[in-house]
Amino acid sequence: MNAPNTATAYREAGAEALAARLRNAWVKFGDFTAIQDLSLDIAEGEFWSILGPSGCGKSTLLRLVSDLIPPASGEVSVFGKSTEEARLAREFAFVFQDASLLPWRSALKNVELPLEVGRSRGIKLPVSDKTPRELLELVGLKGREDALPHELSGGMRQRVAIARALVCHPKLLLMDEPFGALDEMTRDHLNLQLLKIWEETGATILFVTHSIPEAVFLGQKVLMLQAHPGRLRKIVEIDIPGPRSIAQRETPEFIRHAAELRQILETC
Ligand SMILES: Nc1ncnc2c1ncn2[C@@H]1O[C@H](COP(=O)(O)OP(=O)(O)OP(=O)(O)O)[C@@H](O)[C@H]1O
Repeated sequence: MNAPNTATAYREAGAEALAARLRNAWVKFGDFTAIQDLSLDIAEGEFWSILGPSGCGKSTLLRLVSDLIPPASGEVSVFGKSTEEARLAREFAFVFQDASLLPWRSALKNVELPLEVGRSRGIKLPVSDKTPRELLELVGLKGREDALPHELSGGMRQRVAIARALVCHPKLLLMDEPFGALDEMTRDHLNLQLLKIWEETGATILFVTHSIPEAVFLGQKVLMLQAHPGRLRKIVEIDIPGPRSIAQRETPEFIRHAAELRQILETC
């Protein structure tokens, strides 16, 4: 059987494999406990929002999964591999709040950068079945390939960063408040585009946000962490059918979910 290639297909196939698995994971910085005894099963193709008060360990969790920091104890695996093996195999990619583009390279040249770096180091990388140009089109930037970062808006720069993250065909996309600095209209637009990208690529997405509406709108599940020390508060399943539209934010289900999350956050 061919591998399923959309998020829907992954769900239909029952996806036994886990994109990320944590078992009793702890993260410590010296004596300080940033994450306490966290166990999670994140299935392939799922979209998880991550929500919680400042300092509860949201970014630390992404850094743990992406092999930037080791667990003090417990286990973390990504697609059944160690986080280091998954990193070397380019199983995941990161998108941060700041697009971090190279200012002297065009949008297209920024998207091509990971491929160039791989080639120059003689590393055989997984490659998206879309060309860098097609990825820019996927994020709505057709016609802006030659623009330099300073000629693009903040939202456009973030879209270039997303296209760059997709160029090595990551199976897992780790997004740390990627739209946090954008105005509400741009954020809505990028939320819709991200859901389309998720459907088209079949990637698993872990998406950190401070916004309750964004968490509900995007996530199939919302991982709620609480602080001091950072630990699991609750996993909330969002039973709003897809494909999602901005209009669904007015529906009773959406409002009910948002109210539930707000109530939990107030006691985190
Ligand atoms: N390298 C580090 N050294 C020491 N403490 C750290 C380090 N990185 C994070 N921390 C601490 O770990 C805790 C969790 O940090 P983290 O950045 O994961 O929180 P967060 O939930 O992402 O916060 P925010 O919502 O404000 O971005 C914080 O108290 C932070 O100060």
